[in-house]
Amino acid sequence: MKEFWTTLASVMGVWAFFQSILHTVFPPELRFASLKLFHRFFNWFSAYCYYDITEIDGVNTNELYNAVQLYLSSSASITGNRLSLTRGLNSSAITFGLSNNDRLMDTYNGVTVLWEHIVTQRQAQTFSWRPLPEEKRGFTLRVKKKDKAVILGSYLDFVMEKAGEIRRNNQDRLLYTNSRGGSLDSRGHPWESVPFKHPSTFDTLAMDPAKKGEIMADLKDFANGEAFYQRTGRAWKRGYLLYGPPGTGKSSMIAAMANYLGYDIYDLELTEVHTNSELRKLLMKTSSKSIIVIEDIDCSINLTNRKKNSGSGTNSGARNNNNHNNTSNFDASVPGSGNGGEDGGNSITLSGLLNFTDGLWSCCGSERIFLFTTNHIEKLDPALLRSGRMDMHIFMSYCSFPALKILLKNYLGYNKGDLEKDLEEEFKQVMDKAEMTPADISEVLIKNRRDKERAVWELLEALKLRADKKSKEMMINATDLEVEEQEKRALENPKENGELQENCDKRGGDDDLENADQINDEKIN
Ligand SMILES: Nc1ncnc2c1ncn2[C@@H]1O[C@H](COP(=O)(O)OP(=O)(O)OP(=O)(O)O)[C@@H](O)[C@H]1O
Ligand SMILES: [Mg+2]
Repeated sequence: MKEFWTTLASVMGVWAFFQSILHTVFPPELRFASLKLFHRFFNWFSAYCYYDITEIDGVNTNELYNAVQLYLSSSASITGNRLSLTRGLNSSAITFGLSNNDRLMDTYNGVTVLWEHIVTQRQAQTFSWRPLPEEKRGFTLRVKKKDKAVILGSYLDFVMEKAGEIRRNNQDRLLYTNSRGGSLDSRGHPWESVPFKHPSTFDTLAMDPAKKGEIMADLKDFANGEAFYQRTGRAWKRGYLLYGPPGTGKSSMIAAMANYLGYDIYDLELTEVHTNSELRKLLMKTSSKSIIVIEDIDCSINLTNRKKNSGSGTNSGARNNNNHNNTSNFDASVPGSGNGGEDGGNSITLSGLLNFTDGLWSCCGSERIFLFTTNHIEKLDPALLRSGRMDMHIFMSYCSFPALKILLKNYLGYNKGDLEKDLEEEFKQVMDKAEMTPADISEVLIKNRRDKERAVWELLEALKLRADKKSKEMMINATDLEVEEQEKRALENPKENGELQENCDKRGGDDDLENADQINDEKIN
């Protein structure tokens, strides 16, 4: 035993001596070079090569890491021995994943690879602009050297594609918002997401069936149009502008589109974006197969440009008019005009927005839909409306009779032929005149949904009342217009002044509809 300890001590002594010689005799460069050589030598004889996929790549989240995690979750559920199970807040799907430092074999085109999930504690952070997660996570992929070409050539693309598919099929859509302003989360994301569970579909959407069919066909063509867009040299994106009065289903349409295509929604809050470059960064962080929505676009742009006018002082010259069209026309025709439209870097501009949808940056990523909504299309800048910018303008109108039939079916379970013929005729007669929105009609139907007959009867009454009111309003408006015309003519031609006074007096005495007819008759005579 004594002999053993003596031998061990002498071996240790020799090793320490050798190390001290190595340290003193060889400069550090040489030491590193010899270590590298040793590694090369070792790798030369190894049959494998290794790829590390870390969760955070520099400061950004590595999309490949997320994709691998999802991809493995599908195969892990079948073959893995130890799995970590996660279920996101409000999510209906359970995701399987590899536990920390666990391994999993996968086979692709006859090639077997080994995935290892490695989790280590992150060292105490020195200064950083944003906090990083406490754990350092990553996957290591072990591949046989001879299979390297297959793996790098197509396996990783396959993993990415499969992950996207799994997420779309198994998980809920995601609704992203930029309500945090420009700040990033610990994984470098400017968007916050929640599961998107809006129940609106094209089946529940009340609108003219022909128009609906057209939109659905357009969406399908877009989603299946990769080859077409490639062939024609166009970026794979499409723009829709939804316009119409409040309560006609613009937001419901967005949800229906997302549910139809299985896309995520990025709800872009323009008032939270401070500069054009911030807008670009947000765009860069959107994923493909998504709908980027800007609701009430007229309000957002108006707001920005009003701010611009008030702050631009002497520079405002030609654009000091607060009229929307004048203000936002500013450099709008030059979408690529860089920072020409920036307001000292404090606000986004129309040109920035056009760059967002149209410029070179809009093509980073693919298969994306840009969707703007507005209640006042007439307030929008012509630059936003010109052809090619928003590919399809969709008017969401007041409820028509075909749209009503969809609501009756959805809310009361009425099928074709369930409504009596004369009742149907009555509805047809008042529907267009009443100008009621699907939202208004839904309210009446929901309120009485336990009593179908009452619901229909009450709806018909409401429609008739509204139609009546509308036609009276129209007549009064026509009369007002007529009087205005006469006043104008009288000012231009003072001779007619006496006649005008007479008419005005008549109108002032009694503002009812009979009087309006009288004025019209006088004019005709
Ligand atoms: N076309 C429609 N089909 C079915 N339901 C509709 C339709 N339009 C409106 N509704 C009902 O009315 C409610 C409000 O509709 P929605 O929010 O989609 O209107 P909007 O056009 O986006 O209004 P706003 O311009 O005020 O944003 C919805 O919850 C939906 O139930
Ligand atoms: Mg809306």
